[in-house]
Amino acid sequence: MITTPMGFGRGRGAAKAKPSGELFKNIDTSPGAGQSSSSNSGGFGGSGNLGGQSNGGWNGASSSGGGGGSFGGRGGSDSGCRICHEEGHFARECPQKPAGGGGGGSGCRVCGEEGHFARECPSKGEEKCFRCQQTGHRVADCTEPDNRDPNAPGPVTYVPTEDVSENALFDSTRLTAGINFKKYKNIPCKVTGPGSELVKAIDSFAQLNLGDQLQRNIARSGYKEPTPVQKWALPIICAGKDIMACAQTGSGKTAAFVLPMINIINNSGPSSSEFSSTQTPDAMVITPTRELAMQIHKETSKFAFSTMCQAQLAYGGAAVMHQRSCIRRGCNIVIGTPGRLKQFVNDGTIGLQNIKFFVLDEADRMLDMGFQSDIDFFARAPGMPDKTRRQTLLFSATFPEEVQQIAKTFLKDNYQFLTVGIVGSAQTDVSQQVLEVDGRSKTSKVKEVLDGITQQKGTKTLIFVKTKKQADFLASLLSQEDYGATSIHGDRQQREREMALKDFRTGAHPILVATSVAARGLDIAGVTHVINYDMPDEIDEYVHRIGRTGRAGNTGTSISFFDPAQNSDLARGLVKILSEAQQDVPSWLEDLASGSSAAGTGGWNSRGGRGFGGSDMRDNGWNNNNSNDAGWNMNSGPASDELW
Ligand SMILES: Nc1ncnc2c1ncn2[C@@H]1O[C@H](COP(=O)(O)OP(=O)(O)OP(=O)(O)O)[C@@H](O)[C@H]1O
Repeated sequence: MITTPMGFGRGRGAAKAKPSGELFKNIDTSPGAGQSSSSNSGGFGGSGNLGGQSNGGWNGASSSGGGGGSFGGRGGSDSGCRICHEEGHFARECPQKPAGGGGGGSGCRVCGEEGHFARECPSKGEEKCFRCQQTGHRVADCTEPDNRDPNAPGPVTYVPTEDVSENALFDSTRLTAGINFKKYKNIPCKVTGPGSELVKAIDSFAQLNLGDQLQRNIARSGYKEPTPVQKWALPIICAGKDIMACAQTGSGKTAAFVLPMINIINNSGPSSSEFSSTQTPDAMVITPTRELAMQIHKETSKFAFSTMCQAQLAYGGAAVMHQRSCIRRGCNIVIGTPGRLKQFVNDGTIGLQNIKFFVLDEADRMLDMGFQSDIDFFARAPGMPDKTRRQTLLFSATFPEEVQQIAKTFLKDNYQFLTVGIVGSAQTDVSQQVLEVDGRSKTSKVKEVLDGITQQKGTKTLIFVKTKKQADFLASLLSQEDYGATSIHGDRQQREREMALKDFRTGAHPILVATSVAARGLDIAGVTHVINYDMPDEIDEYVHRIGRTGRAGNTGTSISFFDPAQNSDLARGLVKILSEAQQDVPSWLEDLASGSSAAGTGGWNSRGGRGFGGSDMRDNGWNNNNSNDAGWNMNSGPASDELW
């Protein structure tokens, strides 16, 4: 069994960097001590093992501490129900449970979810028997045989404690523009597509007539002037056009699509009414990960603060009922991951008939093989306006041509292709180092590198590994050696994922070991270093990973362990990315790149056109009449008030 760092961190309430390793050393990791296990990540009753091992789902429902502890805490070898001491069920299902709940769990007695009492439950009056799921009786009176699979995962009951208060939204610990922010002005931009010659960039947010409250919220967010992607994308979207926008990581793409949506929704009057069982939002934003959905939700709620526009969330791993009741309170912009969004469309919680904006953040990821069928689902879902009757907005730092081909089918023919800098290139504010490290030396090397990093004060390091197991393993190992580490990956419960991220954000754990789940979009203040312990399979993924540092004009460092035996396919792509960002290219890597066959090049031949992300595939020559070259020609005149 691999002991996850979350087990000790949460169970003891530890929140210190180095000392957490101390705690880890002292904790009793024997079965029954209540730590979580990497293989024990199912939902309620997921492991079916009640014998004192932590079951995350159970803890999730019964202890605000999460992780380990609470189940084991009720008595080591006692594997039965806490109330009647019989095996085979949990306390909350116990036939002997006194009426009125109080079983000790923090979940509601009616629906089992956290975050409210039974008297406030939206499902009150529809109480279902836990065994047969019929209303009108309780499990104690059920006459049906108990055919439930004891190993089946139970319902997700976790209700995240997202703080969207005014103070939290305009949090002073947020990421602020860094010393190189002003340099953004020099980044060349280009718009292509029919009518693009008419697009005029804005110089200030005020030029957009965004309305007083939205303007105030922008100012309170510390945005003094728009970034290049905002300068060009905002007028394009406000003019009603579809867009495919490619700009470097950390360059402000979120506000580029969120601000015009809020403005247009506020101006036209939101379509969805409060307290309706089916909400018909004006906008749907789809992201590849839950944490990114939450982040965009927070950003949207911040900009929409005190306006008519309300944003709601829909992502997996958190209680359905909770999200549904939030959505029913009013939802103009729904932000989420494909699975839960689909569920809400299918069960009628969300109707798509009023969608004006269909947004894919990390669009190249959303349109690759993994998610494409989900996106197809939404585009063809009953009621969804076809592409000529909605605006489709696609944003990413990378846009391979093959993805553009697919994207085209979702966009109007006259969509605008916006590129900021070289398409698909890395952020130049990240100093990139590539070290030749073979597989066996990685562990000692990472400690050596971390020793150097942690000598500096206030660092935060994100370490990427290939597998979920490895993430747990490395985080545990580092914790044991007094590096304050935690982990995030797809096998962790949502509560644990969010806690790991929170601990990393606050610096309680200054090292986060992650799979690629954390590669895209996450905007965490103060990430100084990214380590690629394992290289990603794709060069585009490398660009996104290292982009977790060096954001909004701040500087950062990436250190990549390149194992020639494993990663030679990436050599040419990496050399290109390093060169484009004016970074030193190690001679051994250059040799490897020039020697590697043209066929097996992850990211070289697979990317057509100019630059790795490809150019606008409608315009590989970069010189047709439908292009607005203002950005490439730095002497071109300033933007006028005229948006179109
Ligand atoms: N005009 C601005 N002025 C100051 N800060 C800004 C501005 N626009 C965005 N930011 C800040 O820059 C950071 C990065 O923005 P954002 O997360 O939108 O980047 P992104 O381009 O979407 O990155 P990624 O490609 O990694 O998803 C955020 O902290 C955001 O608040």
